[in-house]
Amino acid sequence: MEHKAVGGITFSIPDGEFAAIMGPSGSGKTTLGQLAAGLLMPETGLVYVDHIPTSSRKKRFDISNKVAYVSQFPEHQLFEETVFRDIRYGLRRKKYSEREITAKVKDAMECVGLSFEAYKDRSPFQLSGGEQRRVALAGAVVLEPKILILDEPTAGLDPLTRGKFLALLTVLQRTKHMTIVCITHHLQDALEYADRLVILNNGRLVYDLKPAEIRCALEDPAIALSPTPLLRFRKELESFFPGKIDSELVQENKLLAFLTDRLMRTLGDES
Ligand SMILES: Nc1ncnc2c1ncn2[C@@H]1O[C@H](COP(=O)(O)OP(=O)(O)OP(=O)(O)O)[C@@H](O)[C@H]1O
Repeated sequence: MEHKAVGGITFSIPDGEFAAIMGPSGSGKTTLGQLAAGLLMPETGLVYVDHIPTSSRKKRFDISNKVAYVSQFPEHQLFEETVFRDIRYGLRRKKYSEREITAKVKDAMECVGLSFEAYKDRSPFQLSGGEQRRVALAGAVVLEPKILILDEPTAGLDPLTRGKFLALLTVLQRTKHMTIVCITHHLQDALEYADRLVILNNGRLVYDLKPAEIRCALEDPAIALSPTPLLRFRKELESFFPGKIDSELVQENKLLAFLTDRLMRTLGDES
């Protein structure tokens, strides 16, 4: 029987947006990411990257200059003997001097929090999973793509490194105006960092919403999204402050600011 990984999906991501692609295992996230990167061709329909159809053979080089893809298994993307050589690999077709290449690799490494001196001569195969992810990301960032597509970039990272990595993506989005497409299973990460959540189920796009609109997806039994501790806490708060919990309060810092404000007012009333 023919199996379609994804189908009937129509959507676009504007320049400079951070979109999180979510959905249960096997729902088609990786397939969608690879279609968007031009690594897979759709059997039917069209995928455009910056107005260029990925099916255009003539423009394949242009597309590869615009998009960088970091796979779910960064260790599969690393193959050179040293971190430096691995990161500079994508620059080989560009006409940069050795000095320019070194400066760009150094910038990219620092951008992902890897010290140039400490890591440049190390073998990528002797690094931890988190370090390998950062090397793969530096290899993508060094190309200065307009669009960065990452497949579960924080899988296997400890919470601190995960937070730093996602914060780094938002820095790239803001400072370099990069469009970020991040496939993730972490709902709270998506709520914290993404501008928009695209949720797939069984190869179909079932929700395309802003973080503040997450409630309707959570209430849908057809998709397996479980509320995060923060969202459960928010629900509890709604019973204490009926009608006062803004739908925007899905990020930790906003919720804490709300609680601090309430606490200060209560303390003010008591004194
Ligand atoms: N090369 C392939 N050949 C045949 N079927 C495939 C292939 N790659 C993926 N599939 C199928 O397509 C569907 C979507 O797979 P995909 O890897 O896109 O899912 P996913 O949402 O990224 O899953 P996960 O969260 O587990 O990584 C799955 O049912 C999978 O078995």
